[in-house]
Amino acid sequence: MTEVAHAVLALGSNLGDRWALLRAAVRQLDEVLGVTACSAVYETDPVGGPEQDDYLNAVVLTAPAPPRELLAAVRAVEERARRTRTVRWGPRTLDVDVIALGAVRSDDPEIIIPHPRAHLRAFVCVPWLDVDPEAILPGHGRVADLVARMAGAGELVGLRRTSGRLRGTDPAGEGGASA
Ligand SMILES: Nc1ncnc2c1ncn2[C@@H]1O[C@H](COP(=O)(O)OP(=O)(O)OP(=O)(O)O)[C@@H](O)[C@H]1O
Ligand SMILES: Nc1nc2c(c(=O)[nH]1)N=C(CO)CN2
Repeated sequence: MTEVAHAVLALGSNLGDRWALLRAAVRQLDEVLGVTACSAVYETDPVGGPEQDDYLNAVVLTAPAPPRELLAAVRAVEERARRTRTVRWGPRTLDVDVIALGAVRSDDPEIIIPHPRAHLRAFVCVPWLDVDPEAILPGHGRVADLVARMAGAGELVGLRRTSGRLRGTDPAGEGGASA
């Protein structure tokens, strides 16, 4: 794994105390994998699924790890958020997806890397650019180009960048004081 700089994980929450859930997830991911960067937090209109509340979305970079270890880490964090999954693309306390791992590809259905829908999701690509402006999504090219195309297609209107921060050491914004 030495040639891989980092793993890219996308976080989303639209049920319960979204800020607390995301902050707890970042703390836990930091303990297990080591979080090296956190994007801004975006409030986003739900994409797909049933009618549901707006999400908070963010992207973090962690130290690289084998795909199965990344999957175990994200599942453990989701489990601690007592995630319930009843409806596909339906509301959830916490969703953590593995988006990319450098040029590594995994076709294991339990952990597909790169994430097969990442290139379609402004709520993934926009925060990813915050933490890595030069990011490449294998098979789809520069994330900056994907975001430019999304902007041209009017797909960024459902994203609102907040001033809140995910880590305790960062200044608290509209998300309130950090734990
Ligand atoms: N890159 C990946 N990151 C996270 N889970 C993945 C990945 N690839 C495959 N999976 C598998 O997908 C399964 C379903 O994941 P989940 O319920 O989070 O999907 P979803 O969030 O509803 O939809 P989407 O996959 O479109 O984000 C998980 O059990 C997991 O094993
Ligand atoms: N805005 C937004 N919409 C979604 C999200 C999400 O994280 N944010 N996650 C989904 C399933 O992974 C489905 N739809």
